[in-house]
Amino acid sequence: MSVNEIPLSLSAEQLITQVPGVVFQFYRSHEGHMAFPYMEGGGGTLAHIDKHQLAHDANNALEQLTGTDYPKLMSAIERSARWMLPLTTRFRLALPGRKILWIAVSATPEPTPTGVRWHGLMMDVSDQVLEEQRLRKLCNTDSLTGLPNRRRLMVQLTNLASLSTRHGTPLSIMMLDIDHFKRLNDRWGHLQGDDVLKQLATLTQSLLRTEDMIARLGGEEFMAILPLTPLKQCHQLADRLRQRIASHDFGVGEGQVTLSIGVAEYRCGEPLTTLIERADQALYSAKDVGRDCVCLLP
Ligand SMILES: Nc1nc2c(ncn2[C@@H]2O[C@H](COP(=O)(O)OP(=O)(O)OP(=O)(O)O)[C@@H](O)[C@H]2O)c(=O)[nH]1
Repeated sequence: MSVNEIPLSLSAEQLITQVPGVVFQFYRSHEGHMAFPYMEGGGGTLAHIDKHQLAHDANNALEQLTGTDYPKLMSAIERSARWMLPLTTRFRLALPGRKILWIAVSATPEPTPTGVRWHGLMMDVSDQVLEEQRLRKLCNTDSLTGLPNRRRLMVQLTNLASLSTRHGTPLSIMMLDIDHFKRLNDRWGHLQGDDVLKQLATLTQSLLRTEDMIARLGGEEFMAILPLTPLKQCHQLADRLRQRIASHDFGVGEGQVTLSIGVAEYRCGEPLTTLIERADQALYSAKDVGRDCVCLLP
């Protein structure tokens, strides 16, 4: 028997109930009234949904969407309706029992005399979204310390620098480097060195504000970004941090782990490389004058 001759065992209606997604028709009138005249499939996904209600009125149900999902979905619908472009977006659907599903929507618009009608499919993509989130976190995190890495830090610094330029608010950074870390590794071993890095990450993070960010740039070098903080305040904070580290016992004896820190303040509109270069130079000065201290350049 050729493939063409294999008989269809299901009608289209039966087939839709087996599809791993919800096949729907969505309608929005020119006045903004919304409804799902047709909704089928998706296995158990629709079990708790009142299809009858949605067939008449979907406005209320859509307004219940989580967080910013409602305005995001509405603007996707608006864009699709205005330009007759395919509607593709994602939103979160809260199920009874606090479980949240990520739903991906893909639909084609069609103008009608009274509004726009879409024909489309909604799929549960929760597993994919969780995997994307896991990979994104992996890309942005230093695996040893769990701190943000250089890539994540640069994104944050770019955003904060543009806010600082726009609003004229202060922004400072600290470049931190452990002193004689090679000596520590040589004496106590690499594993103990790793443990010092991890403890240092936890301790410094606990000493900063939640809106600050500290990242591991690599090796024994870290950088902190302090929004809304002028240089003088950043210098004081850096010195408090330095003292706290110097008096902490990391398991290798008190005073055995010290930090040299260079601080710099963002100058409105300057390239970030220039800001980082200034903090780096300040860090070199701190190393030059004997380590375990904080320096800034004039
Ligand atoms: N344990 C451990 N050591 C690391 C890691 N990354 C880099 N290092 C070590 O850090 C040391 C850095 O040495 P140097 O660059 O000479 O700096 P230092 O000994 O701290 O000297 P100063 O910075 O001048 O005070 C090297 O021995 C690296 O092997 C890491 O992830 N774990």
